Amino acid sequence: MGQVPPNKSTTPFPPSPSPRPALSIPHARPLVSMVTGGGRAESREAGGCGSGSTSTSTSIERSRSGATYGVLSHTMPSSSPRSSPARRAEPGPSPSPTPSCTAVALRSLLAADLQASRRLGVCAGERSAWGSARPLLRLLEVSGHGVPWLAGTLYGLGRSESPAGREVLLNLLFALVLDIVLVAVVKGLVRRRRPTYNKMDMFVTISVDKYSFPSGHATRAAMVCRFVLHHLVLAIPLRVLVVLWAFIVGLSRVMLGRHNVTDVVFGFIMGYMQYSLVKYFWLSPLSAPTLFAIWNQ
Ligand SMILES: CC(C)=CCC/C(C)=C/CC/C(C)=C/COP(=O)(O)O
Repeated sequence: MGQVPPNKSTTPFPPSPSPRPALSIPHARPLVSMVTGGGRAESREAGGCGSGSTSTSTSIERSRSGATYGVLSHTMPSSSPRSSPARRAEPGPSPSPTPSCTAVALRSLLAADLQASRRLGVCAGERSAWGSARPLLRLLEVSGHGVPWLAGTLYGLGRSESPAGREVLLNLLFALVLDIVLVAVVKGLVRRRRPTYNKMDMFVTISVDKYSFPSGHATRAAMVCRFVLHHLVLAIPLRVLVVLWAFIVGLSRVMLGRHNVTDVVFGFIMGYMQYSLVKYFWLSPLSAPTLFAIWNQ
């Protein structure tokens, strides 16, 4: 029944396997809590997020394949065997500390995230509900990938004959490299696993790409979108297309089962802010004369 691979991460994201079901319901499937490091997500407090006479548990239910897809909540009266003196006297692990309201809210958000992501992952496999659209979404995946963007920018730089064009392309190159570095750093720190139903058949990945938070496609799409809108003079329909492209690239990450919704939402925010960084450190013949001198040789 639903064994989940062990979780080594110390981050709040990946749920860990519970050594025993959180609830003892006959015929119930195993329940795995959102608490980092395993155990129950349980709140026992007077006022605040819990209540004095009851204990509230929030648990994520896992399917046989190990994928998290549901949330169960239950309320137990204080007279339940678990809180009886005899039970308390038993030797065993010390009770987990009372989680704060923020922790409970975060857990609920993550549970909703997992559930929504699973529902939206309609192209996660060939045999998924919208499996026939998978090739199209994989094309979108390539359109937001780092390799074509880096290759295209380098090619443009090599061909560009106008100083203004070169300046914009050099900054785009800087933006793309900055994006890869920042995403790798955050992925390496957070180490959130990709959804269990994701097929690792992605176009060119680097080591940290086994992690999913944030979506590198979403950061790149948002950053490039802002960059293009600021530096290219485009007719309104084209500007709308650029924004749509960025949005669809992000959505397609969830539909392909590559990411959870929060990976993409955070990716969009991070990409948006990355462009602000690029604008702040804009490379120009004035701010980086040596770089431009080398390039112009
Ligand atoms: C020069 C150099 C280090 C190029 C690396 C380009 C590269 C392989 C970027 C990674 C792109 C990628 C697979 C990002 C993952 O996107 P997610 O949306 O799945 O996070």
